[in-house]
Amino acid sequence: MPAPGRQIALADLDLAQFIRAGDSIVWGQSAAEPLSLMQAYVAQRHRFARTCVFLGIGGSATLQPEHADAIDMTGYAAGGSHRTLGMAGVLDPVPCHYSQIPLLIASRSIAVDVVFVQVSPPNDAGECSLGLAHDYMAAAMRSARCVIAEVNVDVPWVHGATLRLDKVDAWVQSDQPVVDVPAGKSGDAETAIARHIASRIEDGATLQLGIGNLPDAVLQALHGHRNLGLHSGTIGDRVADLAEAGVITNTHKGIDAGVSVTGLLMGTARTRRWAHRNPALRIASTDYTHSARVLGQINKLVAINAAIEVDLTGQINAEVVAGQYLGAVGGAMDFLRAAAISPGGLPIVALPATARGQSRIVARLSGPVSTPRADAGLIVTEHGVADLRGLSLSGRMQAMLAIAAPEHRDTLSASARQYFA
Ligand SMILES: CC(=O)SCCNC(=O)CCNC(=O)[C@H](O)C(C)(C)COP(=O)(O)OP(=O)(O)OC[C@H]1O[C@@H](n2cnc3c(N)ncnc32)[C@H](O)[C@@H]1OP(=O)(O)O
Repeated sequence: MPAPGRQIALADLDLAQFIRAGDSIVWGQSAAEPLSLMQAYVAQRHRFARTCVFLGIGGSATLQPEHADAIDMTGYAAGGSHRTLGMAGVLDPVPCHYSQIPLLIASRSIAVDVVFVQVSPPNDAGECSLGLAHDYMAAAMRSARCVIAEVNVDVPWVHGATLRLDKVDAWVQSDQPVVDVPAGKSGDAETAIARHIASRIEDGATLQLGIGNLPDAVLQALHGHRNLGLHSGTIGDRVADLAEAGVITNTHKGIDAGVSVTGLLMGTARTRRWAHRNPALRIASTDYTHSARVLGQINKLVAINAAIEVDLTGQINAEVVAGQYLGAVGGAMDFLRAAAISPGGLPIVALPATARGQSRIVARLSGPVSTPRADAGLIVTEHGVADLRGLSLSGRMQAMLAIAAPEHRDTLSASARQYFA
């Protein structure tokens, strides 16, 4: 292996110097994807076949289903660009709570041999910032035999974890634009859902935001609020908007006074500009962002996560649509549980009442239970809010029917009698 810390020109990058057959590889998720290293890995994959990857949310379309000819693909999610892998059936998902991933990596229940990490250029002290993703990258780097860094001038220097280039096995300089993740688009349903949720959120609450269009719609509805806090697994442009508008101040959070905390930044240049050297923002590891011990110290924690479908008793599927894996267990339950016991907190799962003409409020789930009904709190559709906390099964069914799309209620009600009589 080359001497530690050596810079390698991309044209000379021979990954067979670092990767062995059978290795398991991890890289930064979403906007933190080190594009040049990924492209080299995919192009050279037959030289060290077979290797295995543990995937997070996809950033670029570099990894494609046909690359399963040399790569075994596992991961905790089929989000972002990795949806195509889930839909093609080449991704073998690992159902686990997001909070568990660092522990699973440390114990090698999830093996990590090689890490590709994208970092900012070094500061005057020679420290690069992990920039757009801390999450489980620190755990992965601790466990790996080999770490290769990709330095990109586009990556902001974000307070939190740092990495010195003399500590990695090799590094490359990339001039490719960082992956952009634009904010989600809101239709009528998302806008109505966002209004319902915003009306329940009190000033001074601390927000956690899940993945998909809905969290972004909610953020847009919060511009009239004051002194909100932010502690989340991921954030993007809409959080940057609220922070710069002075709505997010983190003054009432209970921990990390004045500082927004996240594991990932999934945004565009707008987020990267806001994040760069911003003392009011910190990226943190999953051990911190999703830890029950940490979340238990947050006041008025409002967890806002999306779902594929919810049954009439509150069981939540966030993983599978029509037999295809396109979601995750993710951090939803970590945050829902914490929000349920946070004084003034709200455990929220939101979803449009229909998709492709089908009701997403269902009598029986068509996929797995990602979050059990005992952990369901407020379920929100464009038709209203079903607060399931403390409700009996029959009470839950009534509340859930009231937020289903009106055209599906009779059928659902008949099925409910059949299944739950
Ligand atoms: C890093 C961290 O912070 S972890 C914390 C948060 N993480 C989690 O909660 C993990 C689990 N959650 C997720 O993965 C996502 O939030 C999801 C999958 C539940 C929702 O993601 P979204 O992108 O909002 O999904 P969306 O509602 O658009 O559905 C995806 C597609 O399936 C379709 N679909 C969804 N539900 C159904 C359904 N019940 N029947 C038929 N089709 C459906 C939608 O129409 C859409 O299709 P399209 O892309 O052709 O329009």
